[in-house]
Amino acid sequence: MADSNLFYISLVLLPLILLFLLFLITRPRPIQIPIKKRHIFITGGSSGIGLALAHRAASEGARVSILSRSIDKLEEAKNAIRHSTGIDVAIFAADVRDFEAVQRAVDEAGPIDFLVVNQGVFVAQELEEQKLEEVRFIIDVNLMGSFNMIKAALPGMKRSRKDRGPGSIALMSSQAGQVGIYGYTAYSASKFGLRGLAEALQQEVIGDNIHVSLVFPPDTETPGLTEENKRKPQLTSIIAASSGAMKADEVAKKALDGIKSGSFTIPCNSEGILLAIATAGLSPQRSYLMAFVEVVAAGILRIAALCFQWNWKAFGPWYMLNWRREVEGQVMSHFLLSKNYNVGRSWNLEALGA
Ligand SMILES: NC(=O)C1=CN([C@@H]2O[C@H](COP(=O)(O)OP(=O)(O)OC[C@H]3O[C@@H](n4cnc5c(N)ncnc54)[C@H](OP(=O)(O)O)[C@@H]3O)[C@@H](O)[C@H]2O)C=CC1
Ligand SMILES: CCCCCCCCCCCCCCCC(=O)[C@@H](N)CO
Repeated sequence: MADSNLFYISLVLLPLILLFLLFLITRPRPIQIPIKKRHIFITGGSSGIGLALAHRAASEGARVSILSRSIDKLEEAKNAIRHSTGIDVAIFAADVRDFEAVQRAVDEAGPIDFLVVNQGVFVAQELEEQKLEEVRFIIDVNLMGSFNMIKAALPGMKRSRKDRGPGSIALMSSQAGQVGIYGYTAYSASKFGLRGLAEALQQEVIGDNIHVSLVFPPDTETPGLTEENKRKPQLTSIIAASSGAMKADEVAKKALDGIKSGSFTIPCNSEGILLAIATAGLSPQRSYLMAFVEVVAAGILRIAALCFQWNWKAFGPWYMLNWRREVEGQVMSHFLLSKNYNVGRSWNLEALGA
């Protein structure tokens, strides 16, 4: 009797002790970064997620600047935001790959409180098919472009912190920046790169009261996604679909809320929360409640992650049998394809060379 009482007491007590311990050790502490009347500078703000963010920030009373290449798209975005909010945003035409152009835009825009590095290009293709030129383009825009942007904005952001309170640098990653996905060698590499940049940068700028965030959206309905879908390996689409799709405005809302609360990791949907917990690694965590979930769920999610390897079939025996074998005139490329589209269940062993 006494034994079972002890059991039940410790069942409650142990989690409470863990919770209290995590409350003591999680750093940095929670904050709120006010956005009203403050300056938010959004790259890739003329389309998709960036445009939705610009809309939201404007309607929450921020001063908004957007930067991208095409002046026509910028003008269009400016008009759309004026139409729906009555507010004028500042527009800057520059390619993030051109440091001088970016620096000029930043200087002209004035002190930045929130920098959202959101521009991005994505072309899904197997590495073997993809031209190196395209790989370089993706890395240049998504990763080097982000360095250019941050290098140009950081000195001014640091200088103005004393007068203007906490600041934020947010980077738009992707769930493909938490887990490598078939067809995304270049894209995933560029987005994983942002994570290393963000983790290191957070340590360098926390003393200046600048808070770094990484946003991890799933597939999001944007002009960019429509374009990407025109030539996307079927497998890439199938795997991405396991995390569903969101609207640009839903992602913008999650992103802005996360940025304002100084969250380092910002997931956007429920699969994203699982991914964030499974890949928490050594990233900062302000919330002791989330830290608790991370600690408690780590083992179970590792098992789930290992099961995903089977599903994505990268290493199972199905892979050995099916991978790119000519089967009854079709190229059998993937277990997922055979499962979802019901091809190749009855393959011809002769064709497999058995
Ligand atoms: N849509 C999705 O499924 C997902 C998107 N993401 C990420 O979200 C971000 C935004 O994506 P999304 O809204 O879909 O993209 P869109 O293609 O709809 O918009 C991209 C924006 O970036 C700008 N841009 C592109 N290249 C450059 C450049 N070299 N210099 C400056 N600006 C540039 C574009 O304007 P212009 O062409 O005129 O330069 C445009 O404003 C990207 O980083 C993307 O990787 C993450 C997960 C999912
Ligand atoms: C252990 C728990 C696992 C939880 C489920 C994992 C599901 C992973 C799906 C990843 C989807 C990646 C979409 C990238 C979208 C994107 O960035 C492109 N559209 C280009 O913009």
